[in-house]
Amino acid sequence: MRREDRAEGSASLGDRLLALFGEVGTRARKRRPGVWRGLIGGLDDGGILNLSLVALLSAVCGTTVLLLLNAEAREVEYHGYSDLIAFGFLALLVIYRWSQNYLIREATQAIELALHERRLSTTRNVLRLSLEDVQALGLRSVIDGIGAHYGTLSQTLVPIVAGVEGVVLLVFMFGYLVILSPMAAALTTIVVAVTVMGFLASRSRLDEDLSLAVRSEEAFRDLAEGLVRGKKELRLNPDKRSAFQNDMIERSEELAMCRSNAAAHFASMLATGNSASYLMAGAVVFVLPLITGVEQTDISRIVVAVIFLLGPISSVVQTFQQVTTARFALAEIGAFQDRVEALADRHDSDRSNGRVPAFQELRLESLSYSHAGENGFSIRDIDLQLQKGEILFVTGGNGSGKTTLLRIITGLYPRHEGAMRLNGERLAHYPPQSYRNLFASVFSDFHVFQHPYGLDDAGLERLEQWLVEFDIRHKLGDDLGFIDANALSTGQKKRVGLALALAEQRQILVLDEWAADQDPATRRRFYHEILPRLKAEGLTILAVTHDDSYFDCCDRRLHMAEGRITEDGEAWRQ
Ligand SMILES: Nc1ncnc2c1ncn2[C@@H]1O[C@H](COP(=O)(O)OP(=O)(O)OP(=O)(O)O)[C@@H](O)[C@H]1O
Repeated sequence: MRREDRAEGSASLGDRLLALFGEVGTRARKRRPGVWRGLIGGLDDGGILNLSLVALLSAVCGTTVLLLLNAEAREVEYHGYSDLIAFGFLALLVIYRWSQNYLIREATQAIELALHERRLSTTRNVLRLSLEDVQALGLRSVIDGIGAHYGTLSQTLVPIVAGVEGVVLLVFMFGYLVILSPMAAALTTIVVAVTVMGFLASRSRLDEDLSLAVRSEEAFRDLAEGLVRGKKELRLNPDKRSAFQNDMIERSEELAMCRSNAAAHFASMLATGNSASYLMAGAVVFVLPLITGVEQTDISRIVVAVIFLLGPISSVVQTFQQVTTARFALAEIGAFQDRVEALADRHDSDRSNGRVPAFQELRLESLSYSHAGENGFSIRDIDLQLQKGEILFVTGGNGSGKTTLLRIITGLYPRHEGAMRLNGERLAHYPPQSYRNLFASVFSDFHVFQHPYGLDDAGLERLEQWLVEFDIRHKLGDDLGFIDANALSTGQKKRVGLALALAEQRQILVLDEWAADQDPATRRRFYHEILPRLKAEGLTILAVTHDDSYFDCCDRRLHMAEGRITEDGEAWRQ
């Protein structure tokens, strides 16, 4: 069997196993089978049947080990030591250990593979989303939706599979107890039934506690992030530091309270489970002789059988806790998956990845866009043209809408009204990837990835040349395959950002206040040498700038105020 086929088989087995303890999202529910169809489907493709057989083997061996113990005790009492039973005991123990190990390993591997597929599909969908959608989702929900919740779920897998195996073992051992003494089995059933009913009744409270703990943890993580990002401000200002510390203390107390409530619930379930186990043994020793005429030697064997039930019962009790945690994490994963899938569906028709049109002209006609929110900022009635090979500056005060305009022009935000035409052809509401392929950018909140993704060897050579040109090559390691941007100053990072953008060799370069953090000499060189050189090479440049002493370095300048291009704002270079 090919590796991919095996992986696919394991992933679908994992999906079916996951379906046994929780659905993953409403969209997933439409496609994936429910618990019973999941089981039957699993039997069809042999995966669950295989695991069930091994679980049965494990339970049979575990129960027979108990049977042999009682048999050897009886032999010693009446006929003397039996080598055969001792050998059988050891052999079964070895098979029991192997089958338990196999079951847990195979089941957790299959589930991990299924989770990997799910995480991959969600990550692909997040990569398809527009900038607007990712901003609406928020950083925290993306990190949790493809990271933290999966980690929580993974931690529960081994105890859950062990618990399921414990249930099968319990059934077999219980069968043995019925044969030994139906009355002892009845007493045990009553104790177990009451305990399980108690567990089920307290599960909704436990779900609530867990949910509160997760929300409180999220709030605390936000503060922890502020602790690092705002370190300078906190270090300089003791009042700010102490108010922040108080807030952290309050949140931490809240978190501790939520967690200890959940832990108290778990502890009470665990203690009840353990006490119930002893109660079962007590019922056999103290109550059984009162209601039946059972012999002393039988009592001993029954007690041994009941004591053997304690191990699997304890692992089943712990499984209750793990299943609650797993169901919660699965629900969060499913909700995020649904949200992202619904958003990604809107971009489904875009299959234009590789194509790049030859840029001649871009026109914006009566274009408007509003940010989300009740008093969301709007840019309106934007009419502009951008011609191949020109340098266009966009100027204006803080918050006048320059960056928003650049994001619409580059296709990162969809326009809300008006039209955009590329080389005379009207663009879709969400411009396709082929259109976005025209642009390379350095926005003011740009990100330098650790690896120069998307650059081939020729691209890396161009990157090297531009880094030398911007006098920043010496700050990076010999291997440009790894870039540590944390070791760079703000201005240096921007030089690396521009070198990366230019190495992409796109037709339009978009810069958002690139020169703002550069020293005067570099700024002069940028406006007087670099920009004219790029223009001469055929690049079109669209740049937001506040550098009024270099306003003459463009072909055309647009001035923005309160989301509009002002009437006297369009200045042509003489
Ligand atoms: N993601 C967003 N959600 C809601 N409002 C936003 C968002 N991004 C920007 N805004 C709002 O839009 C307005 C214009 O922002 P924009 O970043 O376009 O201004 P700008 O002209 O580039 O300003 P600056 O010169 O300060 O960079 C601001 O009032 C800002 O609060």
